[in-house]
Amino acid sequence: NALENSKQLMSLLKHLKVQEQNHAFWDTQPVPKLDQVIEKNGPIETKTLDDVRKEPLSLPPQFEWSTIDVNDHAQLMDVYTLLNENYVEDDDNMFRFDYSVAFLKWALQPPGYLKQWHIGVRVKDNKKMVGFISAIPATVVVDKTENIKMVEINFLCVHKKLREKRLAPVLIKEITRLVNLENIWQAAYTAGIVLPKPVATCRYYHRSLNPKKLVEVGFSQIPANITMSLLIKLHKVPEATKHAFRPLEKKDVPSATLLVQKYLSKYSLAPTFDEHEIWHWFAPLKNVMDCQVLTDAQGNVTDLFSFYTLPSSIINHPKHKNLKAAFSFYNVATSIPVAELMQDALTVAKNNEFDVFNCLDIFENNQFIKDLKFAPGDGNLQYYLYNYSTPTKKSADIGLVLL
Ligand SMILES: CCCCCCCCCCCCCC(=O)SCCNC(=O)CCNC(=O)[C@H](O)C(C)(C)COP(=O)(O)OP(=O)(O)OC[C@H]1O[C@@H](n2cnc3c(N)ncnc32)[C@H](O)[C@@H]1OP(=O)(O)O
Ligand SMILES: CNCCCN(C)c1ncc(F)c(N2CC(C(=O)NCc3cnc4ccccn34)C2)n1
Repeated sequence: NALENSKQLMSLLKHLKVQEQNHAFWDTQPVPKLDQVIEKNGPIETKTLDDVRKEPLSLPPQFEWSTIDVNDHAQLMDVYTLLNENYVEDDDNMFRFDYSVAFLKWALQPPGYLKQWHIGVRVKDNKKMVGFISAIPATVVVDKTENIKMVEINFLCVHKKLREKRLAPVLIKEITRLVNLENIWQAAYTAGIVLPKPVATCRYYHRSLNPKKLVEVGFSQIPANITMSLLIKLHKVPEATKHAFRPLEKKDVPSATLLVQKYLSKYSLAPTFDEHEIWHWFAPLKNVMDCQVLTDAQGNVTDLFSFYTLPSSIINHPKHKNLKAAFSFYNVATSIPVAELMQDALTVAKNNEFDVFNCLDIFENNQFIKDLKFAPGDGNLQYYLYNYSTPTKKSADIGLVLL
């Protein structure tokens, strides 16, 4: 048990290292400390509009703030290019997310969006975009009781050449200021890194749909002593769905809204969606959003699956330039088992040329992850709330998906 002891020692040291970290920026923010134990729910600080700075945070002299109008194609292209070249990569720098232009427009313009919450940083001389952060409005329910008007923060990005110059805290403080000016004091966000203080730590799972390509690009390894042809056979999915799924239509929105609302109310961290939001987030949109439903004899939606399209650039690969990934969004099964719902989602994804289908271990996803041959990924996704204390949640308590 020497091995056991050393393992325990290693995990203790890791834990201490995390505790030891000093967060020069985050320790000044209304978020719980990493070693804080939280008993009850509530805002961490309360401020009024009088406390909010009226003028923008100051940037280093060579940069300027630039509110991005995502209806202006040139400005939207600037955001696309900044993220395509500088956004999230895996730990081995083999892949980088390639959120599409259509995806970004969809993600940034839900009902009630504000264009002043799409914040860019440009170099004064040549107007090159070197930084971005966004907020969109959302109502989030915490522990099934508190309905909180919040924002969801996403697409924080600083150009690779300007990293570790403390620009991120300036972007975060500026978006906080502009959200506070609208009398909103809480936010939800996710990240692949540990910060003060995760509400939940979730894991990614991947279901190979094109195992040959995934092995070729290094996304997955071929397991020892099995051949590629056997690997392909093991990952075959039915060519047709088992159930009569069809794309969501506008006429489905009233019943789909009731179905999704009822389902999400079971979770300890979940959004509420009104009919406008349901149509925005779930309306099928090519290369962005797939959503299919089953209905009963009265035409009411009884089952729904949805996934979003998030390709990754494959960095410096001779043969493959992109990985086409589907990310599970919101899924509700009431007339069929959830494993059959998701099996049909895999079939639709495979038929649409996706290479991999990703999901987190949130919702009741653990009920199908094994049976449908998902494999655990190397990435964790940490969920956070800004200016709101709540006891840590298990992944299965989470009912919120950020893009
Ligand atoms: C009420 C309204 C409130 C609204 C705001 C709510 C909060 C929103 C919070 C944002 C939610 C974003 C959600 C998403 O979009 S998650 C995706 C984030 N984007 C990427 O990972 C893309 C690639 N990376 C980059 O572009 C840069 O590395 C970024 C911009 C991420 C950091 O730039 P850089 O590497 O050049 O570092 P720095 O010297 O400027 O700054 C260092 C400080 O920044 C802290 N840091 C590093 N990464 C993150 C991160 N992902 N969330 C929060 N904080 C982060 C770090 O702990 C340190 O603080 P402290 O440890 O010393 O204290
Ligand atoms: C704020 N928004 C959070 C969502 C951003 N999302 C989707 C994200 N944040 C951190 C991750 F760890 C992650 N993972 C999906 C899993 C995965 O697919 N890993 C292999 C891989 C393929 N391509 C890439 C690109 C970047 C990172 C890993 N990649 C890990 N996803």
